[in-house]
Amino acid sequence: MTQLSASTLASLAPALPVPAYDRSALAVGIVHFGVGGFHRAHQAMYLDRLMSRGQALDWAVCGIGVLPGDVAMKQVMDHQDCLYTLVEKAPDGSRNARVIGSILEYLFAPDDPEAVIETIAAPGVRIVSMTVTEGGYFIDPVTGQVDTGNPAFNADLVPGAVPATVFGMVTEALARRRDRGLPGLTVMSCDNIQGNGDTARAVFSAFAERRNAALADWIADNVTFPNSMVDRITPATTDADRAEVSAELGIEDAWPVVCEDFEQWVLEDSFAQGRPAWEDAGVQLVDDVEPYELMKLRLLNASHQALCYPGFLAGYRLVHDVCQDPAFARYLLAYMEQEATPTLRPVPGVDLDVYRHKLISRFSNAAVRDTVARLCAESSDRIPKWLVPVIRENLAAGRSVRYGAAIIAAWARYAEGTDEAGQSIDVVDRLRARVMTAASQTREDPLAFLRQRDLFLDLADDAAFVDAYLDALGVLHGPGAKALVAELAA
Ligand SMILES: NC(=O)c1ccc[n+]([C@@H]2O[C@H](COP(=O)([O-])OP(=O)(O)OC[C@H]3O[C@@H](n4cnc5c(N)ncnc54)[C@H](O)[C@@H]3O)[C@@H](O)[C@H]2O)c1
Ligand SMILES: O=P(O)(O)OC[C@@H](O)[C@@H](O)[C@H](O)[C@H](O)CO
Repeated sequence: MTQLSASTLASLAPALPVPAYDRSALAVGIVHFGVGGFHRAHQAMYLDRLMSRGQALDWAVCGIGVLPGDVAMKQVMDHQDCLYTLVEKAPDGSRNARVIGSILEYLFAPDDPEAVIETIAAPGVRIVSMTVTEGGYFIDPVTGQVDTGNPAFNADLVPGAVPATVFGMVTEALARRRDRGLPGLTVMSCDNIQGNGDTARAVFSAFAERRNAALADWIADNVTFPNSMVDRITPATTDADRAEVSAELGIEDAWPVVCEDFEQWVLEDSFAQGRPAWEDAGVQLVDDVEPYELMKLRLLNASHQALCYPGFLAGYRLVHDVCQDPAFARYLLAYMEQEATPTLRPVPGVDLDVYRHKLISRFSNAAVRDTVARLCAESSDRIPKWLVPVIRENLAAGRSVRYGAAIIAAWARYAEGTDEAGQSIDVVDRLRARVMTAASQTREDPLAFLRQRDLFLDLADDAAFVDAYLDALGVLHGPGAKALVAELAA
């Protein structure tokens, strides 16, 4: 067994593809916040692909961990010289593994925020990218407005405070760049948020305005915020993944990444200080990302929400098991066709029917072993962003909201905290206590869950929506989730 590190790389090849480029000649050009599974399966993989062709050698990544839990990633990255194994798994069971070398450094911000700020302020850094989850943006999930009352946001605005958030650290670095006569840079959000670049711009602007109006003006003139659509299903790494990498590849890797073989990245070409030649690695550079974002968030991510709550209640724990149930597959296709697709704009070069069916086949990929629990987490950050807009658009146009109402009812039933076999559910949500309390009231007061107006706005006042919601909740409280899915699949 070989421990993965820079000194053992050569011994792993050719059995396992490893970086053939000279990592000691790389220079950091990108600082990335939120080095989780997705960044390592997606952006870092695209960069590694370019580096393997001799390109983008001055665009290596310095990863940053901000939350206390990121100390685990820091330890692994230090131990493995930031190297890790990426295992892409196809539905037919075939797999493609290689060692990724595009991340060059990793800093744990709580240990040394000053080092993070100075790294971003360095002249060679031209992009700050981020995958800090939908909840990481200080944005009210329903109104889309910046939540300027957030304590962490305000703590970073206290004069003399050492910044602890992404927004505080990057803004301080931008202030130093301005004061040193250095150019601005690009802030590239890669989170699953519609208008992710616009959202990042709104939060940075709100933060900078409160700090210093002249700095806010400088940021407006010198920093760009491209929107993007990012796609690759990447479950959290499990011990079984570690054991498989060790048994099949003969290496000790404390944090490999396993993902599907599909990849997509559609990106607005708006970079303040240049960019890697992403297009040479398969990225689609476009003028308007919105049609792609809407397609992905409302078909893929909202379908994940559609499948996870009834799937979990019915006893499924793996996503492919849910999607290999023909009734669930028909229900998902019906949601996509009847309620999501009418809200989309034409998507250049995409046949939406092919896209929808491809999603069912991606969800059915048994090799990836994506968990239903992963999709059920942080619903309060997901449903308002991905599904509520679809429902509201359909209501405004007088179209059906039967599926949208059923998905919210299934979340309510899930948040009651026990599945249909009586097993308790670990509800993972930043609003856990409140959503569980509201859900527990629905048997006596069926609209209790829906009256959480910060999540659902005025849906509780809409008669058409309420009718569909109560119908679905009644089935969930009676014959159960499979009966509801069968009804909606018919
Ligand atoms: N996993 C996927 O299939 C997938 C696919 C497309 C897009 N994404 C996007 O990437 C995001 C991350 O997914 P992942 O699978 O890498 O998750 P992950 O849990 O592996 O990593 C998330 C990272 O974000 C950091 N983070 C969370 N909240 C933060 C905050 N408030 N401030 C700073 N850092 C914060 C965490 O510390 C961690 O490093 C998703 O939320 C989504 O927006 C994920
Ligand atoms: O990671 P999140 O929180 O954005 O959402 C959960 C999943 O829907 C998501 O991770 C998908 O797997 C991903 O968006 C596929 O590209």
